[in-house]
Amino acid sequence: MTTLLGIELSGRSVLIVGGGPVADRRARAALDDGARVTVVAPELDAGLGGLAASAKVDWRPRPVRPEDLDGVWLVQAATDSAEVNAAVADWASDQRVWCVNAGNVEQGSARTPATAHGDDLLVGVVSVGSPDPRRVRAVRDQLIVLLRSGRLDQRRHRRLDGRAAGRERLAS
Ligand SMILES: C[C@@]1(CC(=O)O)c2cc3[nH]c(cc4nc(cc5[nH]c(cc(n2)[C@H]1CCC(=O)O)[C@@](C)(CC(=O)O)[C@@H]5CCC(=O)O)C(CC(=O)O)=C4CCC(=O)O)c(CCC(=O)O)c3CC(=O)O
Ligand SMILES: NC(=O)C1=CN([C@@H]2O[C@H](COP(=O)(O)OP(=O)(O)OC[C@H]3O[C@@H](n4cnc5c(N)ncnc54)[C@H](O)[C@@H]3O)[C@@H](O)[C@H]2O)C=CC1
Repeated sequence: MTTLLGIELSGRSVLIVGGGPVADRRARAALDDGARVTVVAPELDAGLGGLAASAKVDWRPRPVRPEDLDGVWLVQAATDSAEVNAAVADWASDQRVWCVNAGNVEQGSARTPATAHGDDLLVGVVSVGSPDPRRVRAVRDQLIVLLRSGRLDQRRHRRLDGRAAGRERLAS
């Protein structure tokens, strides 16, 4: 069964396997989250090539190997080979590393939500069971409209430092 968890990637190693547009999207998302990103792929498309040239990601220019997962918290298997993606998912499982298999959700242990930022809240949508990316994206797009409509009560119940405010009412 799928669950949602807000995980902290800042300063943690994320491995991206593949150099195409899906790998590029995942690499940029991981960088936005503050992760240390390594990309392994024999060749990179222009987008990831730019990130490698500017040293934003560390590029290993070769096919993926099991030891690439050493010390990694999360791996994105995003090659165009179902066999390679499945092998990465197997290695990840052996090493207890969370793995998104971009080509086959059943073989991975995590899936990527469509997300929306509302002020300092993050809302994520994933399918439970059978994947349907365009559906989760459509639901996310409607949530953005709702979040920005001003119709949702988003008042804080705690101080900005996250400590409980006791009996004090912050937003009355
Ligand atoms: C299971 C999952 C695994 C994972 O996490 O990667 C997965 C899997 C697959 N996606 C495929 C295709 C497409 N995915 C998108 C887009 C998104 N896909 C995303 C998530 C997920 N996609 C995961 C869970 C989804 C869920 O919970 O239901 C989003 C939300 C997040 C993100 O990727 O960042 C992002 C929108 C975010 C945004 O807009 O912000 C588009 C549209 C486009 O690209 O414009 C297409 C083409 C149209 C189509 O096919 O619908 C294929 C077939 C590939 C093939 O045919 O070869 C598979 C493989 C399979 O079905 O298993
Ligand atoms: N989850 C999602 O949102 C989506 C997922 N997909 C899936 O994502 C996968 C990748 O899609 P694209 O980026 O369009 O692919 P692509 O064909 O553009 O790129 C594939 C990349 O994998 C690399 N590669 C091949 N063998 C490798 C190996 N042994 N080790 C390391 N790298 C290797 C290639 O060098 C290339 O850079 C496909 O499985 C596709 O089905 C496709 C669209 C959306």
